[in-house]
Amino acid sequence: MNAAKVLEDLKRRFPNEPEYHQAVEEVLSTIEEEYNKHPEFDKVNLIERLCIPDRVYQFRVTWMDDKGNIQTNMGYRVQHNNAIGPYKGGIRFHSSVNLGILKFLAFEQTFKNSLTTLPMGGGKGGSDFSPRGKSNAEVMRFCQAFMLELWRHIGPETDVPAGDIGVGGREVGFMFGMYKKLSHEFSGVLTGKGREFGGSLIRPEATGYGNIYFLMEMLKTKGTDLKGKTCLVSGSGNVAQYTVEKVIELGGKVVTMSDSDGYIYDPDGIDREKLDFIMELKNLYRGRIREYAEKYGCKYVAGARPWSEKADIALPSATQNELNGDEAKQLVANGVIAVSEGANMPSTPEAIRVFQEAKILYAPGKAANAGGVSVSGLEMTQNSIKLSWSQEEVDEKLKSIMKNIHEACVQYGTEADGYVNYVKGANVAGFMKVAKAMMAQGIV
Ligand SMILES: NC(=O)C1=CN([C@@H]2O[C@H](COP(=O)(O)OP(=O)(O)OC[C@H]3O[C@@H](n4cnc5c(N)ncnc54)[C@H](OP(=O)(O)O)[C@@H]3O)[C@@H](O)[C@H]2O)C=CC1
Ligand SMILES: O=C(O)CCC(=O)C(=O)O
Repeated sequence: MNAAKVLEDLKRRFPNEPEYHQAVEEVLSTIEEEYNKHPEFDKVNLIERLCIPDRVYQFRVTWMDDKGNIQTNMGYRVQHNNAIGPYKGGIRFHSSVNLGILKFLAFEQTFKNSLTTLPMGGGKGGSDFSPRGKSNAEVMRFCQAFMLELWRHIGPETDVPAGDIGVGGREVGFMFGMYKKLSHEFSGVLTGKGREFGGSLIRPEATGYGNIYFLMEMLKTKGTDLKGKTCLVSGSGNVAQYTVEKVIELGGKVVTMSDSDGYIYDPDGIDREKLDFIMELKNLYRGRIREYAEKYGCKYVAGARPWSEKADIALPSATQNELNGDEAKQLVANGVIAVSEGANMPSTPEAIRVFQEAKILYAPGKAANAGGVSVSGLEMTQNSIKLSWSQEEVDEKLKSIMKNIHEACVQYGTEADGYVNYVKGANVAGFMKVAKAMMAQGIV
């Protein structure tokens, strides 16, 4: 395989999908050497089959708003690869959603799910519908209309969606209700469900907690931990909230959180009580992060991201490409020792280069945020055996999965000078399992 040539060909065939090209380039450039040790892969053009999604569904979603106006959005589901299990991955509702973004997310998901060691393939879906500013009734009608199209393409053994940006427990509940009605069956077709109808304990917490468990493993390699460390967190949604909760529990101090309008900087740290305020603000009232600054009298910076603040650790937990090369340089100059990604692909390629050249600990999202989909996998297991595990049981399994992912990254990513290239480690480990499964299954 010539990675540059494969990428050039994909760019020509699928233009105007920059995030998809970016994600593919990162993976190909790090697996090229390992791939070329296996001439049998190239004989069956494995790489092309791995980069191009198995199929993509694209549909119109029409719904009525509270004023009686008819609204139309686009809906998508990218079924990327099911070599190791049913397609699995979240649904994103955000005005920026387009096919290229969902293709990057589904591609990343395939390697991430492979790393979890659970039997899950990769997929992702969503819509350019934005729940921001919509009433509960509007969100419900939209979710129902979305599922009216999607339901025929998914199933507990086929494709199991979950949440992502703009899709939390409320939206999963509405989509589950509609799927149940249409299919006339009660099954574990979605994860991230409410606990009363098959949801797993710890699923809401899992991505944030898992990121911190991964970070702790990285810090351990340097003989340190979170105690007394100052952290920058971006975002204030599901992943950010539980990241902050775990940092507080393990003795660290979080000084920033953000949303798409700006960030707050609280030098005293966001404590339990302040985090409860944010959870209520964001999950119940669906307010803006600036209201935190108004309540606690701290700094709020509109239209900016938190990376210029001084800290030991950065935990990007909002969205893709939210941390660029200049911001990475600033973080390094300010003494950051570790960056662990809660979001998917939040660091640009330039930022990653800066972190790796500075030889700081840097964990890509597909390894560090794999806790969310891991507990989704555990939710699928509990649904299949019709039992539910305790909080402690799920949390222990999550810890052990994150530890194993860390070990896989170290195994495949340690360089000659001892520096662990977690990007390479995650990509090679994730790739090898999917590749072997594809080889065993023939050309399909
Ligand atoms: N939920 C999960 O289990 C998992 C999520 N992830 C990834 O984590 C990230 C966050 O997801 P999650 O917390 O679930 O989503 P939420 O919708 O709960 O929260 C998203 C947060 O990011 C902010 N945000 C979204 N888009 C932008 C943007 N374009 N610019 C600046 N800020 C933005 C939102 O602000 P605002 O409210 O203003 O839009 C909000 O604070 C995403 O990259 C997602 O793919 C990864 C693994 C699992
Ligand atoms: O829980 C899931 O199935 C998917 C979570 C997700 O979307 C992700 O890992 O990016």
